Amino acid sequence: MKAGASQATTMGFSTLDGLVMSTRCGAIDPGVLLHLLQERKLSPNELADLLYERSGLLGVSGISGNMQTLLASKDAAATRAVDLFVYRVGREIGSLAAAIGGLDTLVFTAGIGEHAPVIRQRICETVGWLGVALDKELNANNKELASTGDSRVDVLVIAVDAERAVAAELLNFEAG
Ligand SMILES: Nc1ncnc2c1ncn2[C@@H]1O[C@H](COP(=O)(O)OP(=O)(O)O)[C@@H](O)[C@H]1O
Ligand SMILES: CC(=O)OP(=O)(O)O
Repeated sequence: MKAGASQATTMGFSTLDGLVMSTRCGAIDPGVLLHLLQERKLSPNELADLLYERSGLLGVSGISGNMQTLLASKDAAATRAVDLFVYRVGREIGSLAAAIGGLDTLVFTAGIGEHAPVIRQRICETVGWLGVALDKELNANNKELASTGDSRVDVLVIAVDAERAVAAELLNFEAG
């Protein structure tokens, strides 16, 4: 966001692009899709099911698409999926910061963003180079402002309200 307007997002034409998600793959080399269609002979429906329902954290871990379950597991495959998630979020934050010419606020929201302090902490460590400094105690207590006083970037934890945002956009659209 810049001056209140969205400048860039990780999702694209569909909800498959961008970050690795619970059961959706996120960004993937189109060559993989060609390989699955041409060499592995998947049908379009099978490919859609694989990409939407059986990929992401679930596909990588083979255990679950639920972050809470993965964090509670000692299985190396669960750790690999969590590590991938943190790595991908860190890369996307760097990319989005570049798109808007720098970062003054980082907002965590929704399922993982609001409820998984350990993931917030790990992500903030990976983007420390952008001037993000998290206060461990504020973060652990899910405080709305979770950065240290001298952090160059404010870190906020804000409850998602996607339905309200969608409704506001629709009202705007109707009015226009
Ligand atoms: N206390 C928690 N610790 C870790 N992960 C959590 C916790 N509570 C919810 N989550 C994770 O949030 C995700 C669900 O988020 P959800 O709100 O359904 O979707 P979204 O974030 O896409 O809106 C799941 O992966 C779930 O494990
Ligand atoms: C679009 C989107 O965020 O979907 P989900 O909440 O299922 O990840």
